[in-house]
Amino acid sequence: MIIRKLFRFENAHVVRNCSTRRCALSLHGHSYRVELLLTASRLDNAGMILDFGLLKGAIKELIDSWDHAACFWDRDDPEYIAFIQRHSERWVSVPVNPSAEQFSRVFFALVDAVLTATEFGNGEQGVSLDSVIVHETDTGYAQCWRDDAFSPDMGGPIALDQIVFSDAIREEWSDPHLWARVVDARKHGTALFCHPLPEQQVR
Ligand SMILES: Nc1nc2c(c(=O)[nH]1)N=C([C@H](O)[C@H](O)COP(=O)(O)OP(=O)(O)OP(=O)(O)O)CN2
Repeated sequence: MIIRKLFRFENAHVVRNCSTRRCALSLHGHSYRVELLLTASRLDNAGMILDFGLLKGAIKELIDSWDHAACFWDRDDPEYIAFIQRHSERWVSVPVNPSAEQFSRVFFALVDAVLTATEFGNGEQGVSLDSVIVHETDTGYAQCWRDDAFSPDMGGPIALDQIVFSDAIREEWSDPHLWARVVDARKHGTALFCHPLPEQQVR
């Protein structure tokens, strides 16, 4: 079975080397919608794959980091990067050209890192991220499955430690070191988040 949770944010970018001139050479924005599709073959104590509410902690906070921000490829022209950093306090630097396709790979890697660093305590079993859909417009989206997220033909695994959030974004997090901790947990295979059983259970 698959469950789906939708997140939204507004973000600006330029997608270099793109065939469309408007897209390649002009800063422009999109109202993004990101769908997370999670799969499991068993249900938890509440008859769920995973409580939607549990996706509204670190995962929501990290996806919301893209909201009202400018995103740039870290290999873009240094003058352009410096301009964005000077004039927009919310920015995200990514190690890939920020197309819908690469965004779907970035969000797959990001969400997968949080989920694998989370211990669930309500009988959830074998929950995994099936795919991530990034809608750039009402008419265009990209969907990333696990193979795509790590595919050498698409640039290899996303280097999580090369996703950089500006200070203004990090200051809004419940923990300003949230992303560094997720990256570290991913690297060492350690648990970072824990969702214990609710205190009041219906027996
Ligand atoms: N495969 C992709 N194609 C394009 C991407 C992309 O990420 N992946 N991105 C762009 C631009 O960012 C562009 O702003 C969006 O393109 P498009 O869908 O053509 O946008 P419109 O607003 O013109 O959409 P309509 O609904 O067709 O009016 C370009 N291509």
